[in-house]
Amino acid sequence: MSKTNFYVVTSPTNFQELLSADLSRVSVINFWAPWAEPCKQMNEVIKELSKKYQQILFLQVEAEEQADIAESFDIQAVPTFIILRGHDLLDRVEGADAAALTKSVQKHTTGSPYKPQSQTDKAPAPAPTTVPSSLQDGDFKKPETEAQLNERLRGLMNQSKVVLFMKGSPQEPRCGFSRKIVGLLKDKGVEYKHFDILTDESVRQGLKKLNDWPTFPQLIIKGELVGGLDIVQEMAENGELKEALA
Ligand SMILES: N[C@@H](CCC(=O)N[C@@H](CS)C(=O)NCC(=O)O)C(=O)O
Repeated sequence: MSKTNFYVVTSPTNFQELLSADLSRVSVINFWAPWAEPCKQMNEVIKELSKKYQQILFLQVEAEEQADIAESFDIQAVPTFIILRGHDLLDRVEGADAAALTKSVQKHTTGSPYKPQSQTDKAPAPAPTTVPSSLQDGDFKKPETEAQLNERLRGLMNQSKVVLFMKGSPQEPRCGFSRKIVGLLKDKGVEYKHFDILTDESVRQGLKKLNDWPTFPQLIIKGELVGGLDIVQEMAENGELKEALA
């Protein structure tokens, strides 16, 4: 019988041992969470890939249970896939993108020359120094200024009485903190609009600055930030959430 190439990682030591057993081998690390719907589909994709690509090591890492490992790869949401050769980073696929993951696995299995990509040189190729002619005649979209971004953010924060800036959606949260606040708001019967900050990096970074709050979720009531999960949990317990919503 062939040796297995599919493991559930149980600790950082176990992770290191599995990776170090053969440093020339390509590994696909699946950071997932049991409550995340997209992870369920992607776990099936991973199982299929592991059958097809016996030479690749597939490691299942439950992101919240193995927080140290997740942190070492700067995992911001689930699912996220890290592709390594030994300890060298080859690729990173964010979200339930089966096509991108399959393409990456194919790319790193075929006989292409081994080109390790270190954590520091993973930045995309630099943008061309000249603007392509197709973009020179007025259809070149100028980057948003900070003032324009802040105006857009204020618009988003005021789109409804209650707005939740979160990772993923209420139906498919992609971070445990976002999942918990969605549960809390549901329990309390709070109606709200949401914005998935993983879809817009300018909103993600801009809101941190505008609201002087470094993390998500961010709950906005009547256009003002009230806080993240911890604060909202506290407010729900001491009755302040009900007051703020009145
Ligand atoms: N204790 C925080 C936890 C939130 C948190 O740590 N969020 C992190 C991980 S989801 C975050 O948003 N990091 C910044 C980012 O991903 O841009 C709360 O009460 O909301």
